[in-house]
Amino acid sequence: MLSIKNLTKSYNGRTIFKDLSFTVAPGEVLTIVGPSGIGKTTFLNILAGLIPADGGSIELDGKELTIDGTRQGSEVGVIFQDFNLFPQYTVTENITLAPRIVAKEKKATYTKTAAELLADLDLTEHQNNYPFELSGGQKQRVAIARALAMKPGVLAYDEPTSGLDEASTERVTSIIQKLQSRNATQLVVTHDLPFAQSLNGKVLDFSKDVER
Ligand SMILES: Nc1ncnc2c1ncn2[C@@H]1O[C@H](COP(=O)(O)OP(=O)(O)OP(=O)(O)O)[C@@H](O)[C@H]1O
Repeated sequence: MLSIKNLTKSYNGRTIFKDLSFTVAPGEVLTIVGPSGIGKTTFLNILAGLIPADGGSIELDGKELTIDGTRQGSEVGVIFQDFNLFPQYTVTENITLAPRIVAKEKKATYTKTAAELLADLDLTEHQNNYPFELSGGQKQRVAIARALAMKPGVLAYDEPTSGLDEASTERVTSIIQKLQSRNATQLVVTHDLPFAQSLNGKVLDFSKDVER
């Protein structure tokens, strides 16, 4: 269970959100919507541990995660809009880098996990390709596989359908639904209302449900 309590953030004295509180249970997908500039990415960056919040707390499965913007752990897996893949590494290397270097897994372990993720996300035939050789939808799936390789407690997607065609969007929807059926805890930030509706989960509208 992800539990956000009274999270507050301002930039230069301007409050972006105040007392933001909600929970996301395993197997649940929370969709976060709202117009550009409302604070969705700011929230994701705080959740990812990349920037500090001013107050409040983030708890995952009863464990408090730091909100000072210096978190090193792999509790939260974020799939960024531009994917942030390492251009100099192949698909397999992108997926195995953090398990190898950060989690210090044994070769047999990370190799097996990567093979399973590649098969699961239909990427096996691209395992030796570099990011520049992939389509947007394929890069998106590599970013999801790379996040999943660290076995995060929460997966958060920033605008996962931006730049994707209809078929790739449907594919992202079915991946999110597959992970949902395996009890993942997922958050999806999106502008894409038909996509948000297709996810069929709770919706948090930053323009209505959030104090500032
Ligand atoms: N580092 C920063 N310093 C000052 N203001 C910032 C900073 N980062 C973001 N902002 C402001 O905070 C507000 C929220 O930005 P944020 O990027 O979180 O919005 P968003 O809802 O994700 O928008 P979009 O959908 O366009 O990505 C915006 O007004 C933005 O200009």
